[in-house]
Amino acid sequence: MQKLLNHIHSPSELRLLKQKELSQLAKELREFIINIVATKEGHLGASLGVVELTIALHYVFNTPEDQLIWDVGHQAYGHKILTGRKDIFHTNRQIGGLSGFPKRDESGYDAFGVGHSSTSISAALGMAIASKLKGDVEKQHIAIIGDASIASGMAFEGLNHAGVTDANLLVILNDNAIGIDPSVGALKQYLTNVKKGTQKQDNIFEALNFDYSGPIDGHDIDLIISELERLKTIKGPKFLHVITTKGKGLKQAEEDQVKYHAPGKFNAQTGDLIVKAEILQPPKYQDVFGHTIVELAKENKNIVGITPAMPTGSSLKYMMDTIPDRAFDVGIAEQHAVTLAAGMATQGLVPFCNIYSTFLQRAYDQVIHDVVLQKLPVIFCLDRAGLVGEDGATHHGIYDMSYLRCIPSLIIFAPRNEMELRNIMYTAQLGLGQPIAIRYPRGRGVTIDWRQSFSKIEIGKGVQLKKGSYTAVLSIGAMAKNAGDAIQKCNTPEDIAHYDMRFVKPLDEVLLHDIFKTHNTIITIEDNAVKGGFGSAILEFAAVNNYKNEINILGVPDDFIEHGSVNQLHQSVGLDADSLAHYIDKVLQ
Ligand SMILES: Cc1ncc(C[n+]2csc(CCOP(=O)(O)OP(=O)(O)O)c2C)c(N)n1
Ligand SMILES: CC(=O)[C@@H](O)[C@H](O)COP(=O)(O)O
Ligand SMILES: [Mg+2]
Repeated sequence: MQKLLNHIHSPSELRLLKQKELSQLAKELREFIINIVATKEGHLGASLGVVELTIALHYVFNTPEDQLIWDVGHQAYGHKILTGRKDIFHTNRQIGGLSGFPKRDESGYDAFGVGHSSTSISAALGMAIASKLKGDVEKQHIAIIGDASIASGMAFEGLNHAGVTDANLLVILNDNAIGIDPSVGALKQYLTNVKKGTQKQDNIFEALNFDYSGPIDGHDIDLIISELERLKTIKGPKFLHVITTKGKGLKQAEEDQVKYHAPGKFNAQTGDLIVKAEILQPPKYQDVFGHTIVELAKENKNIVGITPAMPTGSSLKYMMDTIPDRAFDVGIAEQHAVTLAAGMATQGLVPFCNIYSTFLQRAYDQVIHDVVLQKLPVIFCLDRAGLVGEDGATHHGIYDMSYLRCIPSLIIFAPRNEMELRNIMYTAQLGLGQPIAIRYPRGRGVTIDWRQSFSKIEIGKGVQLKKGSYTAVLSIGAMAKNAGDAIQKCNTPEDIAHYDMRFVKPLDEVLLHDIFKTHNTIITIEDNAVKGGFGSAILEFAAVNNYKNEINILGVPDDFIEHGSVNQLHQSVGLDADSLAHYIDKVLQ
């Protein structure tokens, strides 16, 4: 029974509780999170780990006037539940429901929109400086950041600036010694030494002019409250180091923190994962990448693999397990990952730099300045391209074709299936003399028997998948499946040709001339933003070559797309097979 939680609809109601009741509230809040995430899915371990911290923060500070900025925001479920969203929390990450991350237009308690990591210190500092300029001396500004996120360059930039201000800023480091995968790097070692009491050098945060306290037990609610009360009275930049256990309160989540970061469905009573019946399915693109790089790296000793903090998600973990000296998890450091790859390429190594499409946005300048401008043959593998589903607007990989296409001499390829991914990886490591970006989606491909022998792909060559006389459908990447299914559903499939253009850059101009000369209408299909992507490339080709064919561009509309399952989102933007068939039929009328 949720006897306390049931009566809390806002932090002001929470503040009416006696302090001795808060441990009971923590127990209820944990149960509530577990019960909902067990069936609705989402991020689990991080929120379970900060239950006491969340309650203490809202108990001590005057939220929403005082501003809490949760870094990444995947740990903010307790915050959402305590700030008026308990009754709709079951809609978390579902289409039309709550976002999985704090969002300014969802609640006044969400001081800053998040999703990508390491922004909290800069945002909180910005707010603190603004308060000072406005003469608001009472307002508190609190960034809560994890041990993996604070190791990112952007967090250091924020600390570096904050340390020379007198801004009223509190940075709380929630140190659970893990990100999604185990935290890495020298800072992690430093934090471990601080915890063990074996740290010999100066305190890094004190050296940066922060008033440092801790480490304290982040599950001791009374201790956190008394420390926050004390810090509230101190002006200037402060740093509180809190030690927590990711997954706290659910045995399996504490024991297998990687799996229970976002475990999918599980039994809320036992904590056991709900394992789906084994059926033969096509593999995930991620696993095709992970197994293929191992296969190639065994033959080609120059191959190295790089991931910024996503070894499990990207499946680079397979290479880290089998060839550890050539596979690098560099932490949440996308900019570093790209320039590290560039440096390795100057020395003749063959770097596969695997970054989620959405997170490569962080390293745009490094792609241009450090890699492409110098023609360094880095092989970018852009995972999670397209609409990713329940993570929503912050995580969709729908801009890469637009933001990469304008960079001179960068090859851009999108595989339509597993073999195409394998073959382009094989082709790239043979040596292209220039960089390439390979973009593929989250989740399963289309081919069960995918481990076929390698063959070389000719750069800049598209393929015809189906003949047709009137309309040519040009798809790119995994959208070939939706496009092909759509054509089969159309009233007159025989009128429709289907081409997989494969390369967004360089375009197969020979094939395009043929297509434009032999078809009246052209329809392009992509799971990138409709502005500036593959379809735009085709429009440019037509304009430059003075073709007057009717051209219809289908892609993700010029709007931010929220969360939902990938299928639901494809339906909502007209990229599922039924909507595409309906569209093509109308064009053919
Ligand atoms: C720029 C960026 N890169 C990668 C990610 C993916 N990501 C989300 S949470 C996370 C780990 C965060 O670890 P930590 O900060 O320690 O928080 P914890 O999950 O342990 O609470 C990562 C790598 C991201 N959200 N943003
Ligand atoms: C919060 C965050 O950024 C990650 O946990 C992200 O949700 C991972 O996405 P995948 O599940 O696609 O690996
Ligand atoms: Mg952590």
